[in-house]
Amino acid sequence: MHAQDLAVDGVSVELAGTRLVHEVSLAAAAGQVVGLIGPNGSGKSTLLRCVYRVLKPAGGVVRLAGDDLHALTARESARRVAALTQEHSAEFDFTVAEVVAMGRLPHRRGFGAQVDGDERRCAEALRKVRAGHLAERGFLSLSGGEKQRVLFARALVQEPRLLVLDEPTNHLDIAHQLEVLALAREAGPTVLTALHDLNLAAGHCDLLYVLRDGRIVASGSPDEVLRPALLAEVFGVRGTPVRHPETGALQLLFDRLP
Ligand SMILES: Nc1ncnc2c1ncn2[C@@H]1O[C@H](COP(=O)(O)OP(=O)(O)OP(=O)(O)O)[C@@H](O)[C@H]1O
Repeated sequence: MHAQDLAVDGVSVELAGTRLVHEVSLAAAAGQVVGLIGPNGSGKSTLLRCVYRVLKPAGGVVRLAGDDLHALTARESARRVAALTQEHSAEFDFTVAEVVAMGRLPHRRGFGAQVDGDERRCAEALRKVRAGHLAERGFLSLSGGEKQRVLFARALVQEPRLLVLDEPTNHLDIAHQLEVLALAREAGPTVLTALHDLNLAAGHCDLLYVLRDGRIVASGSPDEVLRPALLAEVFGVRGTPVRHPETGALQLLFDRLP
């Protein structure tokens, strides 16, 4: 078993005087892919925004390899944590190649000095997300799914220790949905990802945490967590677990509750 790498310890998050996340604790070992699931409005994005430092915890601490993430400088944290989020700033008037190259900035020494191999890393990441052909396009001219893939490439070239993904499959067609989490795992960082698609969560996560009303209500392996009783209680659906006929992997069939 790996040592614990990410430790969210009793974290509460408040916005405009309202507590949205209540004393959440979760842990991920180095290189594990950990999924955060829960219905709309359960606090997934709010918790992730706290982990990638857009929000400060009102209580508790987020540690990565023992260090309090909120005590690091912005540069130190950008060297260790990359995030793919739903909040793309609208003013990305850059080419795709330039947007990906931004992921290397935290690793540069001094003004503008490129680290050896930066260009190669960026080209390789674009190829991995099958966006090599888009390198010279303006970022703003891309489709939703193309943007998402380019921003994922930028997160990969950051070579973070922790990769935080908020609905990384948003906008992606089925092939790219299946690919993005596999690429995240292959890249090797510890991954914390919010997911709506419970079959993707079942297929790609080592460990799942279930949020409801800002609190963790269940955690464990996908097989332990994705049981009919929990699916009915937390998600309000009838979920029938079946096995993939070839791989034996867990798949869920969904119906409305009777
Ligand atoms: N700035 C804010 N002020 C007050 N409440 C907020 C604010 N931002 C989010 N919320 C509320 O906090 C709750 C949690 O929102 P959050 O976006 O974290 O949920 P989520 O689990 O990511 O949801 P979804 O699955 O719909 O993306 C929601 O009820 C939301 O309306």
